[in-house]
Amino acid sequence: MTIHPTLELSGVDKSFGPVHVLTAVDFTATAGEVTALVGDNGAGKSTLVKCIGGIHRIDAGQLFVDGTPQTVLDPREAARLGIEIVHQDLALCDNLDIVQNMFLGRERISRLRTLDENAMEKLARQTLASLSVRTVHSVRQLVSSLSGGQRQTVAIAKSVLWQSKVVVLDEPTAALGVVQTAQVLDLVRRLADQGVAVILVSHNMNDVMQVADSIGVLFLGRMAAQVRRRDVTQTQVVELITTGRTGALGLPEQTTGAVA
Ligand SMILES: Nc1ncnc2c1ncn2[C@@H]1O[C@H](COP(=O)(O)OP(=O)(O)OP(=O)(O)O)[C@@H](O)[C@H]1O
Repeated sequence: MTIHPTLELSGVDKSFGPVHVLTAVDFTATAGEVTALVGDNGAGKSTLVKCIGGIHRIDAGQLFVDGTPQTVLDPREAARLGIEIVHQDLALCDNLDIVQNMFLGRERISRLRTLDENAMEKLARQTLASLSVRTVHSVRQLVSSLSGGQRQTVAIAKSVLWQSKVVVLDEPTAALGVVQTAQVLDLVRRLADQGVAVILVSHNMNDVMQVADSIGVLFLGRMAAQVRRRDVTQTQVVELITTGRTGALGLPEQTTGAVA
């Protein structure tokens, strides 16, 4: 039996008018792993993430989920396929509590046709517990009262609650201090350990080297290489990011796509 990556992009092109932003991009994300997506400012990371999440439509190439080619027309379609993007701004509602945020738009209705608060509260608590989250005291806390790390936790737990297959985390530690960064990285690992294919978009090489299993490096809209983290040093990754040259890794120049 062939085991497919959970998400695979093959030969993806994306232009905005005359501007070629992504060219022939290959990228894979596997269940149970953290796949980092790195690259300098303007390399095309956000554009690639938006293509994965159905915000942009790709011009050419293909996207596969569990080996099946898919056309991701819009974010709703992406969600249906199990793809969840956790954006930097997190899109949480400050005036709602944790349970309300986790179930927003997908509320449970009781047999009496009212909101099934008990069931939602129980599921929210179970989900946080499954991720060993101990930093949140009450699931009835308003999101406005949470720290940056706790907000990130709620956003990640939401993707677990909705059984996402692929979760893209966009700079999850960018606004966090040392302790909260460590907690969120732990959570990222646990998310992968639950069988999710986690894609971590990050500029922080310490985070990437600490938590990633695989690293895809975009350089000027091309995938310079996707490598196993254990096969590379941080210096080599930084060199790939800044030069796009794979020679330093002992790989042929212009290698693209996944390196198993
Ligand atoms: N809607 C758009 N129209 C035209 N050009 C765009 C559009 N969106 C992105 N670009 C261009 O595509 C290139 C890649 O941008 P993108 O935001 O994907 O990079 P990035 O790697 O996420 O950068 P950063 O790390 O700075 O967020 C940039 O040159 C940007 O100006």
